[in-house]
Amino acid sequence: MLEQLLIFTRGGLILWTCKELGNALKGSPIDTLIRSCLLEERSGLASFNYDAAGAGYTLKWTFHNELGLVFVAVYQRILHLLYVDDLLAMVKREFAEVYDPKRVEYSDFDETFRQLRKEAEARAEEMKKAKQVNNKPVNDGRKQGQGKKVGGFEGGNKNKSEANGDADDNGKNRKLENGHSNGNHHVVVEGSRGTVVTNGKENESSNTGAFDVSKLQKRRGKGTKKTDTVVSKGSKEDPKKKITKKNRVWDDSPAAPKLDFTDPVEENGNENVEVVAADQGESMMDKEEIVSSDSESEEDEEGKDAKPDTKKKGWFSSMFQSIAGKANLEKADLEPALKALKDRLMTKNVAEEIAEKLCESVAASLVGKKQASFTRIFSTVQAAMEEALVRILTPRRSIDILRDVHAAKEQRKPYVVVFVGVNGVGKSTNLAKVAYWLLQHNVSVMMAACDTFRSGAVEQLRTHARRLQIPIFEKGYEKDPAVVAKEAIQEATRNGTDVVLVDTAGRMQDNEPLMRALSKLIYLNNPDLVLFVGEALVGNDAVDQLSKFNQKLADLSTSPNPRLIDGILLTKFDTIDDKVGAALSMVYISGSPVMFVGCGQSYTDLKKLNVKSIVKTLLK
Ligand SMILES: Nc1nc2c(ncn2[C@@H]2O[C@H](COP(=O)(O)OP(=O)(O)OP(=O)(O)O)[C@@H](O)[C@H]2O)c(=O)[nH]1
Repeated sequence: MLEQLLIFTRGGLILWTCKELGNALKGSPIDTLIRSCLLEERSGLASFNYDAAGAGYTLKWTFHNELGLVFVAVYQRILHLLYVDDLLAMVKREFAEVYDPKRVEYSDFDETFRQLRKEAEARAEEMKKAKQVNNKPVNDGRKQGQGKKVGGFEGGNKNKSEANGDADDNGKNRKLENGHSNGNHHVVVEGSRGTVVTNGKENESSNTGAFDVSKLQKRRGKGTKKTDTVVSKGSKEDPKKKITKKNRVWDDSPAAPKLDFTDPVEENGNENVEVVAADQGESMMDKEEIVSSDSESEEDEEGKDAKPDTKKKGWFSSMFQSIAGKANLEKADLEPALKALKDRLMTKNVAEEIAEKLCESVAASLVGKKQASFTRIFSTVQAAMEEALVRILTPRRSIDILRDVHAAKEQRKPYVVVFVGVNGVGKSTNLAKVAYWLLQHNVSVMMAACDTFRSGAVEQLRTHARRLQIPIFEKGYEKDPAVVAKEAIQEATRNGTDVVLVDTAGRMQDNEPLMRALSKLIYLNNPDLVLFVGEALVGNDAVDQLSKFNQKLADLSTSPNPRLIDGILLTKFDTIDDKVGAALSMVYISGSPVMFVGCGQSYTDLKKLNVKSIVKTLLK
């Protein structure tokens, strides 16, 4: 089975991987391929075997030079998949059609790939069947790839040349129609009567996959030893190519030294590569200049501020250096990914301003940073964003209320919590939930009815108190809430109640008289916790609410050290599906942690925020 197929740019940005196939590759075959093969100018190999971590993978690849794209297929070596080269060529062709340098997401390619894979598998299957059928009557070693069976060779060559055209078009894009693709399919079937032809075809096209680098390597043009037997077979089948090879002139050409990119020591160790390259035949040579000029222009492009030793490297060396940790990330590299993340955060109800600021911050943390390894930029940005979100949402100080309650108790003081927020967000209801939670922890509680403004508020709280069977301190309406709270705390101190929960009137953040009253209540009573109750439903308004509450508490306080909001109780979490952005917006804007989450209308519907799951949801 195919283990994975990846499409990435020369900059190391993985544009697409097959989700269906999953991400569970053993070890790091792609890293190893790049470091041990492509960076080492061994791209001309037919394939690369990866055996670390007990993997047993074979990797095959092809390049789209003009677009700067690399296509790599990974499969279990034991399976001898026949369709991989075919599939890679088709994927390259189809992906080139949809590729846009500004895009980072290609999930729409999933379906195309599924289709291409089916086609390639079907072709391979037919090829296998045809082979079986043809082998029966013929059963003749000569006909199994000795080159006399013209149809077989025509088919094989035709297929190869199309694969070549496809693989090495360098963006000159010899587009094959869909129908043509099917035609090609028949040619392959006809041309694959013998196993050797099939093998030859397979390996030739895999070399074709690494076409351009092979040509570079061929320019080294020295070795002729063959250790890759399958490739040797392929080369034997086409004597014409050998004739052409004899006419090579590039060994002495002035361009040759320029293209000899590897260290002499390494070159000695790379005989196989040279052999494979030399065996590519004339079609390789035809394109040599294109590759040379490509490589030069690439180097020119990249080499403006490159060091001299970098310039000496080949196209693929410089190409993959960026992946292998030599390239610094630039803002422009990050922008598409940041934009995608910003949009994603906003769809989760994160206030736009916060999403924007977060992206700026993530960009600042990444610009100039080296890519540590072969990593998709989107993943790098997402990982940085994930870290930032976890950092933001993780409380910077202890929010262990029970421990603080016990500490206050030891000082013979009640622990006082004031619930504040705009109208109707669920202050009273969630105050009652907190009371219930404290009761569950054997903490004695008293409610203080300090919403002396809205009619019905005292009765509402009384109902909760009665249900929960806890005392309530109330003085009716039109009393100064700050004074009512003070008296409640005095009462709790007298009778040894552990916690006083102070309900306050809902108020709009711009209502200055009510904000002044709240500031007074807080200043006069110096509560242990000022809890902002906010709805999880809010989007951009979350920022306005919280920033103004804090601003007013600071501006309107008579204290030189005004108390601000200490924590957040996020209500109606049960109604928001995955739009959990308010949690982030509120924490970001206030710097205060989410201490409780209300997720229903019963007393038990109070939870702690799970930072990991919120972050996961935000980035999903
Ligand atoms: N679904 C859901 N509804 C909630 C939640 N918390 C509160 N509510 C509902 O929200 C409505 C308003 O709740 P209240 O507790 O009266 O809100 P308040 O903030 O005290 O209201 P004011 O005193 O007018 O400011 C009620 O119908 C509650 O049942 C919650 O977590 N989930």
